[in-house]
Amino acid sequence: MMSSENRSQFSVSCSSVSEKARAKINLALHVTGQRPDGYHLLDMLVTFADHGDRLDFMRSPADAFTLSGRFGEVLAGDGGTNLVLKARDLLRGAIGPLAFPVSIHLEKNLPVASGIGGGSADAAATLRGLMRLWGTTLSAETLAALALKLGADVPMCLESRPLIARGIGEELEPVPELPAFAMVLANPLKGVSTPEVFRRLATKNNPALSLTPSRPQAADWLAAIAATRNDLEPPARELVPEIAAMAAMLQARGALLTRMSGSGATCFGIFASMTSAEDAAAALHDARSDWYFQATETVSGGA
Ligand SMILES: C[C@](O)(CO)[C@H](O)COP(=O)(O)OP(=O)(O)OC[C@H]1O[C@@H](n2ccc(N)nc2=O)[C@H](O)[C@@H]1O
Ligand SMILES: Nc1ncnc2c1ncn2[C@@H]1O[C@H](COP(=O)(O)OP(=O)(O)OP(=O)(O)O)[C@@H](O)[C@H]1O
Repeated sequence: MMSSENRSQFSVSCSSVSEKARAKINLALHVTGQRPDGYHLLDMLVTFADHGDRLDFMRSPADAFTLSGRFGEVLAGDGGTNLVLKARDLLRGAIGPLAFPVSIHLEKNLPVASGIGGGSADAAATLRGLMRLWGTTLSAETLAALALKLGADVPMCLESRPLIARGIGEELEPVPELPAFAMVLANPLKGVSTPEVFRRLATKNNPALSLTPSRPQAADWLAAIAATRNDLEPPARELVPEIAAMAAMLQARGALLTRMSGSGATCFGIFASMTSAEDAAAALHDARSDWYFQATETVSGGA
């Protein structure tokens, strides 16, 4: 039985759907406090990349889950703990018996435990994809609560557009003025534990983000972002010395701004154009073929 508080609405379901799970980029992340349950209060400017994972959902006689992609192998032996399966089960619990068995394929292109929210983006894409496949929509509040249960980054990944996020990531405000950026993502393929980085924070009551999100030009936004921080970068740099090396490599290749995303270790460099970002990513790959470098454009707020 569907509970009335879920207020599901059913429409025509399809036999297969695909969803993109875009990498999440924390352009700024200020830690402004801590809740009694230990979670940290954050003030963030977030955007999303064109690059990401891909999920395919298909009606099937029984539930199934398969993986491919550069980083699929990393998650292959996780014994059913994948966030995609958690998202499937949570959504099925909310909508009831009309949620027929489904085969899900995850093409894992994003490095795991890397600060760009790959697992959260996959969970959000699963919620979006299965709502389409099962032909249902939940009320905005029910869906937001479900997403937050899966992780602090999942509500913003559901939106996958430029946002200011506050609280632990559940208070979302769109930033339609944010332009697209040409970007290179860099990761040394060393996973970072998010709780461990938070534990190492020296100060937890830093000033809130001060941005005026009405600046029309990319250069103005760059200057505004340069005046902000990622407060998780100093503790992450203690854990992963390669972060300093990656930031220096991105700068040497012409990045206008470099910073770490989330709890790391992925760093991003913003470039003047996609051509310069692609050239930089190719040169960086030649220098360190054992690391991950990806040129990508971020989505614009007006898109
Ligand atoms: C750092 C960010 O990536 C910024 O976007 C996110 O806040 C992390 O989001 P996430 O990976 O979805 O995190 P969760 O899976 O919800 O939390 C993992 C762990 O990180 C710590 N954590 C996370 C978020 C937060 N605001 N404060 C915390 O202290 C908690 O120990 C938590 O148990
Ligand atoms: N689909 C998935 N993709 C990636 N990691 C997953 C997935 N499902 C479960 N996980 C687990 O979740 C943990 C965090 O992985 P994820 O790649 O989302 O981290 P992250 O990029 O640091 O996220 P965030 O930026 O939200 O902190 C890993 O330890 C991983 O084993």
